[in-house]
Parts: sequence; C-alpha cells; structure tokens
Amino acid sequence: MASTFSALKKTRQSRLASSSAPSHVQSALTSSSNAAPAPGSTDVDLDSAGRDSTSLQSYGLYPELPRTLEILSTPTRGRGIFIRSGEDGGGAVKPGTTLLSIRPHISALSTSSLDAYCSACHAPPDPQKEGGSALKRCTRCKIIWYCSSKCQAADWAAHKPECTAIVNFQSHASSASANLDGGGNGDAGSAHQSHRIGEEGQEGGNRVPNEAVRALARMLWKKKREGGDSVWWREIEAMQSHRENIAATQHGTVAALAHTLTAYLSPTPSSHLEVLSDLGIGSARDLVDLLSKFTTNSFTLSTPSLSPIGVFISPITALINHSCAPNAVIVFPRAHPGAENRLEVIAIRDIQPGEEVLTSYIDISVPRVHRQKELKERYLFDCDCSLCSADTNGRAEPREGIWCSHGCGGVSLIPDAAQKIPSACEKCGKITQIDADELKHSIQLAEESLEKATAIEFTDPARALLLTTITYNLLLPTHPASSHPLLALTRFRIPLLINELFSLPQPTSLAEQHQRDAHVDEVCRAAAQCVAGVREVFPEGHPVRGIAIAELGKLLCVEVSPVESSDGGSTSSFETGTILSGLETTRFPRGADRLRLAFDTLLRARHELGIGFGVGGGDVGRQVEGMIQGLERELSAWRKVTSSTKVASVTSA
Ligand SMILES: C[S@@+](CC[C@H](N)C(=O)[O-])C[C@H]1O[C@@H](n2cnc3c(N)ncnc32)[C@H](O)[C@@H]1O
Repeated sequence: MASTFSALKKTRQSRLASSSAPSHVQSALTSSSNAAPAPGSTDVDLDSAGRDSTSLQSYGLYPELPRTLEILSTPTRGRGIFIRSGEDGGGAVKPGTTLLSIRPHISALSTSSLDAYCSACHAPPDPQKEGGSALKRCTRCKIIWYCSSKCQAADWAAHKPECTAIVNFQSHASSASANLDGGGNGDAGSAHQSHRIGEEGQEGGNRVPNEAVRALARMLWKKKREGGDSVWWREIEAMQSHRENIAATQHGTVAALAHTLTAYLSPTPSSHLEVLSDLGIGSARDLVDLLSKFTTNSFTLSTPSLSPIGVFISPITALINHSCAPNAVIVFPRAHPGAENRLEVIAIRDIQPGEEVLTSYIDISVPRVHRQKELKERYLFDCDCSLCSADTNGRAEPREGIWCSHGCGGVSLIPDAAQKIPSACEKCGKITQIDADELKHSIQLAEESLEKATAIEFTDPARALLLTTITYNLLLPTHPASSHPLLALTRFRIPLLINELFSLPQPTSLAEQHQRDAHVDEVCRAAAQCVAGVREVFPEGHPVRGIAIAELGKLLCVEVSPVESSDGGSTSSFETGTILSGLETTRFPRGADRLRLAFDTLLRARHELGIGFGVGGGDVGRQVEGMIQGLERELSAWRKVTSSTKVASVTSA
C-alpha cells in the first residue's frame, strides 16, 4: 500500500527533523506501482490501425490545439501530434509554417540568466529605453529581475510565494544542501530538455535553487491557485511519466531534485510534510511522479538566437515525439520587453496530412551512439528514426568522418570499436592511412577538453578558449567541419572569440589595426567553418543553420581595413558558395568584395531564418533584414565611388 505523507507524519515526525525526502524518494523509485494511468496516457487502447481513437480533447484538455493538428496514439511512441487528415484537415504543410503558437504553462530562468533577462517576458533590457537599460530587481528577494513594473505586476501572482520561498531558502539553505554547482543550461540547438536538474546555483553570492526547482515550485503554487481540477493542471497530470522505469543512473539526480525542492517549498524540515500535502503531493510516489514528468517533458527556454536561458513546461508541446531527423522545431522567435513570450512549433519541411509532427529532443549534430545513449537514459526509448536506422549507402556519415589521406577531398568513416582501420573513402575508394588508436585518443581528448571548457566558460573564458584551441587545432587537419567533436568545439569557441575581439582596445596605430583585422578574420574563419559543418548535419531551414549563417554574415560586416597589410598576402578570388561550404575558409576579401560576400551570406541567412523561425525569421530575421538594407546602400555608394574614380581617371588620361 502506498504510504501517504499524512500517515508518515504521525509515526515518524520526530525522525524528520533533518530532511528525509531522499529516502522516501528512493523507495518510491524502486517500488512498483499499480496506480491507474492518467487519462490519455500511453496506456490508452489502440484501434486496429494502431491509433487511439479516443481524443484527449474530449476530456476538455488542450483547447488551444489548432484544428489543423490532432492527437493520436501509436503503438511504439505513445501519443503524438499529427497533421489532421481528411476533410477537417488543412492539407499539406509547407516549410516555415507555424503549426502551434502558445505561451508555456510555466517557465524559469537559469541562475546565470536571472539578472540578464526579465523573469516575466524573458526579453533582455531595452537599450533604447530612457533612463538606462538595466533591469529592476525585486526589492525583497533581490533575485528576480524585471524589465518594467508592468512585467513585475504581471508576474506577481507567481512570484509572491516564490519571493518568500527564496528568502526562506537563503536563510536555511546551508543545512539543506551542500551542492552549489551552477544550474546552467545545455545545448542551444534543440529546444528540448537539456537543462541540468537537482542542483543549485549562486546569484551574487546568494544561494538560489536552480531553474528546475524554481519551475517545479511555480507549477505547484499555480496548481494551488487554479485548483487540481483546472484544465491547466489536468494537462500537466496527463503528461507522460516514466516513474516505474527511471534508470538507476538517474536515481541520485531525482533524489537530489526532490531534496532541494522540498527544502525550497517549506521553510523548516518539520513543516515539509504539511507543506507538500497542502500542495497536493500526498506521497513520495506523487513526488517522484511529478519529477519524472518534469524530466521527460520539460524544454530548454531559449532566446530568439537560440541561447539557452532557462526551462519551460508546455503540455501540448510535450505531446510531440522525437526524431533525429525532425520535420519541425520549437523556437521562441521574438522576445520584446513587456510582450508575451510565445513558443512556436514550426515545420521545417513539407508535412503531409496524416503525418506525425516530430521534433528533436537532443543535439542532432552528435553521432548516433551518443544520441541513442542520451535518449535511452533520459527518455527511455531506443530511437528508430530515419537517421538512426538509415543505411548511409556507402556515404560516410558526416558526424563520423575523417578526410581521406590520399588527398582526393573525400571522406572515410572513422573505425568503430571493433574495426582497426577506417572504411574506404567514399570518393576514391582507397583506405585512409591513420592510426586508429591515436585517432580514438585525440577524439576522447577533444571531448574531455570541451567538457572542461564548458564548465569554466563563464568563470574563466580565456582558459576555456585556450583549452579548446589546442584540441581544435589537433583535429582540424584530419576532420571535416561536420565531424564530432570538431563541430561542437567550433560552435563553442565562436562566442569566446567574439568576446575576445570586442574586448580589444581601439587600435591607435596601423600595426594594431592589422592585428585587429587578423583577429576579425580568425573569427570569420571559425564562423565559416561552423556554417560548413552545420549545413552537413542540420536539414535546410533548421534554426541552427539560419543562426550560424547570420552570425557569419554579421561578422563579415565588422569593419576591417579596406586593403590587407602587405605581409597578409594578396586577396584570393572567392565565391560565396565555396566559403559557405567550407572549401575556402582561409582568406576573406576586403573592401567592396567583402561587403558583397556579407550581403550574399545575409541573403542566405534570411532564407533559412524564414523557415526555422517562420515568416520574417523572428527577431534575428528582422535584424538581418535591416543589415541587408544597410549593405545595399553601402554597396551602391561603393559603386558610385568606383564609377566616379573611373570617370576621373579617364578624364585625366
Ligand atoms: C515528451 S514525451 C512525448 C509524448 C509521449 N509520447 C506521450 O504519450 O505523452 C517523451 C516520451 O515519448 C516517448 N517517445 C518520444 N519519441 C519517441 C520515439 N521516437 N520512439 C519511441 N518513443 C518515443 C518516450 O517514451 C519519451 O520518453
């Protein structure tokens, strides 16, 4: 029989003076359950076609689901969202179509983002605003920041209990947990669930529970406000839970999350049970169930340029199943101070009526074995998507290739654990001469350096850059731009290189100017290398591609001397196509040619952004559009100067 917190309270209260959540949680994690499935959970009956004919909407859930979409259940993936077929449907969907636009149920900023973004609208401070660009923080808890009093007022119902909890947590935290790791987010390429759980971060020296804990608490407080019978809460209840099957490797994490959440929700250990019970958590099993739902169904909150800044829950969106070759993406295209921050699910390729909408939960730029491991551990399934089961047809998988050692420009597949030598080159058919053990070692070294650098990215960016520079240069001669972990290293290094560039002092001599120019070119090379890799592993229109190409375009607009220094060699001829595909990433033109290259690059970015972020390309698309118009004016000014120079030289001749 399931133990309830009220029963436990009577018999064990004296022993609960110190926090006892983990032991309850551990037993709930290991015991089996005969709890009834939530309405419409994956245990629903299937019809002969393998689909659920019972619509969850008949329970009154998901009123915001557009008519063009429907929820169906499949035998292998559970419930999913499909493009409605038949007369009621809206027909095939084109790339760039917004399938769903909705406000998340709950969101919370990661600890490192708290003072950089408004906690209500998630926009950064408005630099145009009179009286400075700073956010204003809550004067009581001094942790949560807003862009305006309008946003503060809009968030007050959610922040009121949070404010008290933060203040209490800070005074009791030292006995609650010793874990003070930062609560930062993971990958920016997928909107799905890459945040870390069960950890705490520090904000200005204060102890603050991380975003997962704060989001869970906001969920429970809102449940209390709206009621357990509200559609809002029933949608959360209907989310899939893997409570029965949580991997043993995840038990510690779930227990730590439960521990911190309990300490955060209740001011003293002796009030834990009462507070949880008041919030509708009647047993340890309820708590584990909630945490499992959160782990399986939460998403990374991101900016319009895909920087991860927190976590959010959206039960409709969480009905979408995974594919490593997705046909849709989840993005936040716009973030404006004071405006509603809406997530959009956008089609990135044609989707036919009756076809399932699929997004990726993880970074799809990594090799199959890494993807499978992450999906298995966190989401408990073996991915059989088209990419995971694809026969590469003799073509080297771009994530796992090395350059052919015979100089033909082709790629060979790196040897797997059983093999000792790489497979034949896809182009010339010859075997690449490389020491398999050495290759394996250098890949491992690069993965480790990336992990270490990620941990110190914000505290010691110079060292993070140094760590990755060594391994980046080690892989560069033998690995194509799309290979793992070279692409990850390239993507990681770009913001660090940009920061370094913008922290350089204004040049005061020609020599300093040339040094700065060389630095600009180095960042452009990294951005071009990134574009080349990203284009191989992300499908056309994927937002990661649009952002990478826009980044390169913007960097090419950074002012450099119109002519290269005499020791820089001559400017080679170039074509945008070759630069974008990474074949020519060593030299960039100057003057008008550089502007033309920037212009062409931004045109391509506009096209990709218009798919991945929907019509207009979101905030980044708008910015790119402005730059395109500016470049058009500059290029026409160059043309005028050139033609008047020609006229002048003809006249003087
Ligand atoms: C966010 S939920 C998606 C909705 C879920 N199918 C449901 O019924 O609520 C994630 C869970 O769905 C299942 N799932 C998602 N994509 C899958 C896939 N490609 N193959 C098998 N199971 C999948 C897994 O159980 C996973 O943990």
